[in-house]
Amino acid sequence: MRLVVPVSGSDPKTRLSSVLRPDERREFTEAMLADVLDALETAGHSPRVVATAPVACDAPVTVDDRGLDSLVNDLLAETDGELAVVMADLPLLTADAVARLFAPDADVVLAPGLGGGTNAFVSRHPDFRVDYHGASIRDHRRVARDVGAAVAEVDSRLLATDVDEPGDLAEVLLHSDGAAADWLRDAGFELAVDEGRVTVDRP
Ligand SMILES: Nc1nc2c(ncn2[C@@H]2O[C@H](COP(=O)(O)OP(=O)(O)OP(=O)(O)O)[C@@H](O)[C@H]2O)c(=O)[nH]1
Ligand SMILES: C[C@H](OP(=O)(O)O)C(=O)O
Repeated sequence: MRLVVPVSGSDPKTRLSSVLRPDERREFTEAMLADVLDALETAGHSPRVVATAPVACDAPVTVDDRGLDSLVNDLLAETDGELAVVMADLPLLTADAVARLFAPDADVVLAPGLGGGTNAFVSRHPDFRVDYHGASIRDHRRVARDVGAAVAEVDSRLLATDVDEPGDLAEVLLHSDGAAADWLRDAGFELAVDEGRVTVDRP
């Protein structure tokens, strides 16, 4: 089984530009990556990182500037057997959530992300392919159906919570004590709870 974690190391998390400088976005990306790798390795897996530019982490890294769809579809085409792809921006991920991704006996297992993305998948079908971005979970359900794959989905908040927008940072401080949460606290971020609204402040 091949398990790959793709990372945009070049100019990551541009949707966080309003709250993080470019160097901070790279550091935060590496902190989230550390949390993802920790969960995968604790679950007994040996992930490989494929990054568009060098990133610091405790796993083997291949630098490859292919776009996400090209990279993952090439991996699918060349993998004989099971391929899993887990995104690098899932700081709430735990070993138990990882186990749930691999548990279903299906040709394709999809982990939907908040906002309609696809935060992780496992493919055991030779013809499954990806089409990321733009509510990709809908595309991946369709592709799996069109190739006749038996599909399962994992309903997991810990797998579904990817950090894209500034509003997502509150989830990290609310629910994690990992590297990404530590990085945010060290950078001066704190939760701001105002009646029903929970946001983050950086005084
Ligand atoms: N290897 C590789 N990984 C990518 C690429 N684009 C995105 N990723 C990774 O795929 C995951 C989901 O992508 P996004 O949420 O769009 O991440 P991003 O591109 O850093 O964020 P934005 O700049 O805000 O779109 C993240 O873990 C990214 O690091 C790519 O072209 N190549
Ligand atoms: C890669 C992409 O991430 P998003 O832009 O949805 O966070 C997706 O999951 O399709």
